[in-house]
Amino acid sequence: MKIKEVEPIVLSGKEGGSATWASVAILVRVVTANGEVGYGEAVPTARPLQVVSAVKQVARSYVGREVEEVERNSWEWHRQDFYLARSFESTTAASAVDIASWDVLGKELGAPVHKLLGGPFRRKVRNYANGWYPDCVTPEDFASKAKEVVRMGYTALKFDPFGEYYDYLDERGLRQAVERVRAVREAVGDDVEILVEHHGRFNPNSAVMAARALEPFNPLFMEEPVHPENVEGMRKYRASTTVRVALGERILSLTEALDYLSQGLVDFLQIDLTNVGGVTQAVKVSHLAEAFGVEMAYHNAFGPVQNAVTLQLDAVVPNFLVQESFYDWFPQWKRDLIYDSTPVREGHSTVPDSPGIGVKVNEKLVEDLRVEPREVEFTEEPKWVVKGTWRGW
Ligand SMILES: O=C(O)C(=O)C[C@H](O)[C@H](O)CO
Ligand SMILES: [Mg+2]
Repeated sequence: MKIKEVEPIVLSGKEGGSATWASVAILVRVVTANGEVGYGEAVPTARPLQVVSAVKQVARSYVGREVEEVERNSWEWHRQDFYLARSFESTTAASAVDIASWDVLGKELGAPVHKLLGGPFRRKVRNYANGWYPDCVTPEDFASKAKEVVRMGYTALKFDPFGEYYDYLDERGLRQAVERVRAVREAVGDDVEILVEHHGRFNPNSAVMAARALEPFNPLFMEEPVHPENVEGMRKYRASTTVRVALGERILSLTEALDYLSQGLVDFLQIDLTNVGGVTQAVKVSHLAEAFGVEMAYHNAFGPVQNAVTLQLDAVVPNFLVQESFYDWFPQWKRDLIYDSTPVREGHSTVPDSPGIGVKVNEKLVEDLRVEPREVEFTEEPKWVVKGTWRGW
């Protein structure tokens, strides 16, 4: 069926999220000539204005094409765009249109995306909690919030213990990170997994110092320890540490994923369906990772459409580790957007069997929450951290 319309829709509710990026969502709606509607989602954090205009540009390649031809349509955009894998805006826009196309495809065939990909390997997906620690600064702050997360049934949680440090960690910064992680480990006990987020912000020497200081607390993995473009730095980190590494949320293509996999730089791959090329490319990367013995732990920090389609991938890949979830820390309007149909229970999500990405989008709420995209205001605390954590004590 031909694609008639591709529309970016920026949403924001009165209630903010646990981070600036979490207070906005960028949906993409695809409508076909016979009126079928599918939804995708793009990355809201960086340059929302440019992302919205990139969706409008991508639309010019997709409108008029057969929505079912997801691979061909993805290839056609790659042929036209010339800079695709070097442009975050272009890849997140193309990713969102691809996700919406798979949503339409599933609805047309009356099947959830996981069935289109070979059927479920699992129907329940283990989640780790993120977004649970706004305004946490002291070790006590982190410990008390971590206990709440465990009481909710989660058996794994991620947090960034590095406060306001960037590039370089001094002794104070290292000590504060150690005290925060120690407090969380003591609060949750040895059976709950701790995942250490670095947000890709340290030079290799500081990242190595952090690995050696935090390894005694047995983190499941160290996420993005060095700047993501610093492949040499990752080599140095791997040669100097014995911790497990997770990265990938900022990988924009299959070939970029191969760079990390072929050099043995990653243990758990965290690609994000909203910027790696949607379902079409994420499936390829996941299969490539399987060949390298690397497990998937998809990045999933934005909205309910991303969360839904990511669960469809979680359901099918054999090499799956654990799924990031902000779901219980979304602003309520994000859960309402999909009729709260993918709740986390005892730290697990049940994979939906409804057609397409498995959830129905509340179209009235979409219209109620629609806003004009605007530039991101820069403050001392960067937009990519959980609010109120960019400081020490
Ligand atoms: O969820 C994660 O792993 C993050 O790193 C959250 C980031 O701040 C977010 O993706 C920024 O867009
Ligand atoms: Mg991250």
